[in-house]
Amino acid sequence: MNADQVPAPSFGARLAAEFAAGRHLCVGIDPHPGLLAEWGLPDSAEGAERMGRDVVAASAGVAAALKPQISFYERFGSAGFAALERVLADARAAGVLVVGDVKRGDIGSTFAAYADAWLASGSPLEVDAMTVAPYMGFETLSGAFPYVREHGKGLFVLAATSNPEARAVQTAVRGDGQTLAASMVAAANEWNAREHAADPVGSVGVVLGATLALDEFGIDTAARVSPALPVLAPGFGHQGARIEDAAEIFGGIGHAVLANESRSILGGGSELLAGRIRERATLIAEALRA
Ligand SMILES: O=c1ccn([C@@H]2O[C@H](COP(=O)(O)O)[C@@H](O)[C@H]2O)c(=O)[nH]1
Repeated sequence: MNADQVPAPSFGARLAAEFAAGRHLCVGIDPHPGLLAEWGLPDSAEGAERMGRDVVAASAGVAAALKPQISFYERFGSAGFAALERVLADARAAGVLVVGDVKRGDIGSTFAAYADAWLASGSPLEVDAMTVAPYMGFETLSGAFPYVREHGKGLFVLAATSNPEARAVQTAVRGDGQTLAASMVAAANEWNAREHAADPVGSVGVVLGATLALDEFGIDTAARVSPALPVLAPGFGHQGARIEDAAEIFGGIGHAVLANESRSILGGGSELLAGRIRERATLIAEALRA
């Protein structure tokens, strides 16, 4: 960066602005074949693009973020990626934060290439934040850290995921007595405190399923940290957690929650989309305000 260039606001600062405006909803873009059929769209890259672009248009100014699930575009190969690129371009133009649900993880040098693909400025697949799988070691994620530190990007590290199969792995206890899930929360908090101490909200967050009893994963929701830990919370709606219960589920860390719903918003056809987004956005805002 040249001396006269203004540094990009951090991802955490951009999230904090969304929260301050009362926006906590993250709308999932998951073009399942069944949902495409309900919308009268073909199960093709074109259908997935139409759904994605309609979700962007209906979410701007209402939702805090969008979360495209990459697998539903990847299944169409290069046509799917081209479709996704146009969805992402719409989101950038609309100014909505995008969390790419890509769940990438690998040895450090390979992971760095994933970070280039999803976080580099001007990349066709550029998003604001990506989900990452840290189970090859938290430090394997370091190829993404320059994007987070200097270019306003964010990460959501899988810690305690919403699927029932996760429990056996993520509640496993390490030599230092921490569960694997809690160790990812601690690593994210340490990174934020070390690198972005002045921000109200960190740029490295965690994925915590809304379907879980978080204390059973060794996660203390009463612990106040600075910067606040951003939490991407899937599991509301179709998976059973109620968005109205968000404050109870997340306790003291609820003020930095991005509550995701995908199928429960997208189901029933495109006519219901805008109303469902507004309804869920209001419910989560009220739940967390209370
Ligand atoms: O722990 C996790 C991590 C990611 N997901 C993803 O979120 C959405 C949830 O979709 P719903 O239709 O609201 O159930 C989906 O893309 C998952 O892959 C998750 O569910 N749990």
